[in-house]
Amino acid sequence: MSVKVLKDKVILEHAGSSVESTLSYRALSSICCELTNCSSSSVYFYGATVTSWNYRGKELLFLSKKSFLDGTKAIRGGIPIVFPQFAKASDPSAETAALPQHGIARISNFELLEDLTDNESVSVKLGLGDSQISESLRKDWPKKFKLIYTVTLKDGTLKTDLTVTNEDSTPFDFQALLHVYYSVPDVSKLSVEGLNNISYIDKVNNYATSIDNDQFVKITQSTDRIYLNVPTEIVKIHLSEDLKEGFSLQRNNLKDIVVWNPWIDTAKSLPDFDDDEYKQMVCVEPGHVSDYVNLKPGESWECGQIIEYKP
Ligand SMILES: O=P(O)(O)OC[C@H]1O[C@H](O)[C@H](O)[C@@H](O)[C@@H]1O
Repeated sequence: MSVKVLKDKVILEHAGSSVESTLSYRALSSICCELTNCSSSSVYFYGATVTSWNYRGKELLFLSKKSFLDGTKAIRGGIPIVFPQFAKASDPSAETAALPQHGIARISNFELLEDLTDNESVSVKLGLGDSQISESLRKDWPKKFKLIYTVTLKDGTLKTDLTVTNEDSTPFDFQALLHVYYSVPDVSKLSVEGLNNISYIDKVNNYATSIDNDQFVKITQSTDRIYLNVPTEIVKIHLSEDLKEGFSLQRNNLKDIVVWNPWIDTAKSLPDFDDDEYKQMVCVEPGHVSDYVNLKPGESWECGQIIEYKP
């Protein structure tokens, strides 16, 4: 178990030997994990974005080959953090209305606070406060806040936890979401289980509210849905039609779930996404986005997710 601190990221290693190179980290990590049966994960300081979760040589998170990784644009893939606004605020009078799409966290540099490793897991804690964000973002959302983000890697499990603290003298409103991009061998074989009979806002159908009773959500076209107040304890993402390989998602205090795949036309319009990559990914994003959390001065709010991989 180890935590390696590089210039732009931290690398978590769950058993096995360590990986030194930054440039070809994903390729080297994959070989290394295959040889040693280990898991590894890397977390950029930029956005505290987890960009890789490698399980015994298999990469489980999608990262676009066209993603910017130089801090000039949010990372396209992995797990960007959305805070304090999901998408653009629809209400122009919202406190977060001036912020760019998906807010501040994914485009700000976090700092490493500590690494915590025990016999079973390896973990890092990163922090972001208002004094660390750019002048213009501070102008757009002039609140004093602290985010603490903890990424924990165990064998077959990735856990990410976010704590938001209001360090201001007045209450503020926010939304939060963990924008997970799963790597998928073939999106046409994918299904998401646990979202049937739950109302969703269909962003590709004029934000109409819909409901499906199919046991599995299949991705066959541009998909952008906000499932509201999802009661399901464990949401499953099946990677194959025999339902053997996949992920189980458990949420803490994140009531909504967004399911997104840009499909071909949107993929073509995104400068940091390759035209065909929509076939290799799906986003299943637990969040609190259908309304705002109102946080009083001095108070903290916690949320998180545990993703378990079943080979
Ligand atoms: O392109 P981005 O700003 O990273 O957003 C990517 C996507 O994020 C979420 O899944 C939203 O529901 C989508 O509407 C959005 O297109």
